Amino acid sequence: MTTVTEAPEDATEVPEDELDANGVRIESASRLGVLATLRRGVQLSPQITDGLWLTLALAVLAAAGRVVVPLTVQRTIDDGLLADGGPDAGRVALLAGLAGAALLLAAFCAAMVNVRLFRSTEAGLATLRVRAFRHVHDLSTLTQNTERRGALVSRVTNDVDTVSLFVQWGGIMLLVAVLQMVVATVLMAVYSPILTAVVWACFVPMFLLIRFGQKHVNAAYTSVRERVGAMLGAISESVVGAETVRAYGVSGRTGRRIAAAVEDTRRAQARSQVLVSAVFSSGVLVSNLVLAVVVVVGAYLGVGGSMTAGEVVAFLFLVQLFTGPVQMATEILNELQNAVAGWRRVIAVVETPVEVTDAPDAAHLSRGPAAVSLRDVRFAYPGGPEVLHGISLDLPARTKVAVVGQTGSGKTTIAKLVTRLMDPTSGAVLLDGTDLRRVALESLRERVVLVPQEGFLFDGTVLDNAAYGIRASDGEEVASLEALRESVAAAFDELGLSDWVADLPDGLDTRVGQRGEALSAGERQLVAIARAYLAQPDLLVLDEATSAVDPATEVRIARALDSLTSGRSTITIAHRLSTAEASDLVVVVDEGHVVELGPHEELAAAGGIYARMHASWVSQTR
Ligand SMILES: Nc1ncnc2c1ncn2[C@@H]1O[C@H](COP(=O)(O)OP(=O)(O)OP(=O)(O)O)[C@@H](O)[C@H]1O
Repeated sequence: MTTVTEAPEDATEVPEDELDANGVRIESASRLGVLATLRRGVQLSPQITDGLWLTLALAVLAAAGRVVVPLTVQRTIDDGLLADGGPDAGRVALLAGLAGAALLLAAFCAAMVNVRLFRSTEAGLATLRVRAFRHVHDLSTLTQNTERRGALVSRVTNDVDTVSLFVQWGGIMLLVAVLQMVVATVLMAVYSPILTAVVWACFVPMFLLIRFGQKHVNAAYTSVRERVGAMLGAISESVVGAETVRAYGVSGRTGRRIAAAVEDTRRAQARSQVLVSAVFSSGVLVSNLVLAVVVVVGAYLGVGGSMTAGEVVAFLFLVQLFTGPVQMATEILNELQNAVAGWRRVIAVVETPVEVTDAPDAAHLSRGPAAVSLRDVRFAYPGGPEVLHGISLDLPARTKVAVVGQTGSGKTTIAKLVTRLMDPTSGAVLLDGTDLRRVALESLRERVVLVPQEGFLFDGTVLDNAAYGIRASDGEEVASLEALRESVAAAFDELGLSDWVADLPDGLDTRVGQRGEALSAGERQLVAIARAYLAQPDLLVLDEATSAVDPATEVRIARALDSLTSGRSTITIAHRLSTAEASDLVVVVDEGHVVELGPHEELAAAGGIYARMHASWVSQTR
């Protein structure tokens, strides 16, 4: 039996800095300030600012168009209807035409602003979504399962949506609203400083009232979002687990749980709508009160001779132009808060450093037999204890290696390190003598392929799924559909699976359903094996499937695996000792240590852990 070089006794607690170096988690939100968040947000979605100046100019024109109306109304009344020599019909018609044209122009500009904002925002946010998803794919946290995948998906979809609401109209409207209020105030002051002071005196409490109400509305909306999340969670869980629900006859209980979640959501929605109506109505009430006060004070001033009739009417229009944006601005401020929160969550994803990256001097390794070595490899999952305690191994090229050990001993972790889905906390994994961290990822993925226990199948055909294994190498055009079909058919043939394919309802074009659910577990493995075969790797890392399959499929899988592994370096995480028996070298892992290493016969005769495992397996199965 070969003696295993063991690193010094393990330290179960991993130093903090090492953990940081290896186990970066995605923060729940970035800690940037509001302005920095907006700046970074625009940087990540540069299209948002495309043609912004023109959009802004159009928005200003739209606001100006609205301001023209009160001015023309005042002139119409004072110089047209109440003209010294009696009503001047020509002048009234001219001014009315002018007001109409201004309104049309304003409407056109407002529509253009909407279209332009919609286009640039959608383009910008699409860039952000794509970027965030790409980034998520590169994060080894996915491999380490430290982040809930559903939550990540929500960050790149829902959170981006909260941003889009604000960016689409909020930002510019806020500016236009403020502008409209300033211009309205100036014009009102020109007509009557006293009335303007009255309006402002009423406006300040109105603003405070709306702001106060909106805070409650916000809290109500947050609670609605939480309830909706809980409701969707309960529903999707019961749909995914429908079989278990039926099998255990708990559909009544599950139904009651969902009904309660739905009722909770309904109540929260109703509560928020009551609040929204109250805030909205009080806003309308206060602005009507302001109008009434203006009418009374205006009439008094008019009688006193300090304001003309036209000025009083124009003033009333201006008050509406003034109070409208107050309500809008408070709403937009809320959306700004939501958008910043959404942006922070997306930025946190995008800024999570990718740990497994190409080194600047990364090398392309030449193809050929692949030898693997582990040098004092230690590993801890983020925030967890060390699970591999200084493993050193030399696995010669073209050897079939079986890694065996109790559940939780660290076998899969070794497989993830050898395929560089993650990097060791300390120590090194070498491929043909080169540290994996110095190997270009492209070259590594070409040479090393991991076949997980449950090969993931995408919704598509058997052909599509197997063809995932085919890569277009540098400069080479992606193979034509016909060539692709031929290669895939040849692969199934060489793996001895063409009769299986022929028996499928549509042969290679049989649809596998979501996650391959239209196929049996064994059939999914066959497709995964064909996919790995098409990738033609030098080193195969196989996590042996544990699910039981029918004897005919079992034979097919064994035959296909034989063809797949023949002439290749293979590391198999063996859950069946028959695999260990058939391999050249057995590695026994126990609690994160390699405790035995050698050919099956030697270890079986050595009287150690492996011998005991083997004896107990033999007594159960033979
Ligand atoms: N994503 C993870 N986050 C935290 N700890 C993990 C994670 N994955 C595995 N571990 C821990 O690491 C240790 C080794 O796990 P690993 O999956 O490598 O064992 P294994 O030997 O492959 O087990 P099995 O035979 O059941 O697949 C276990 O203690 C496990 O709890």
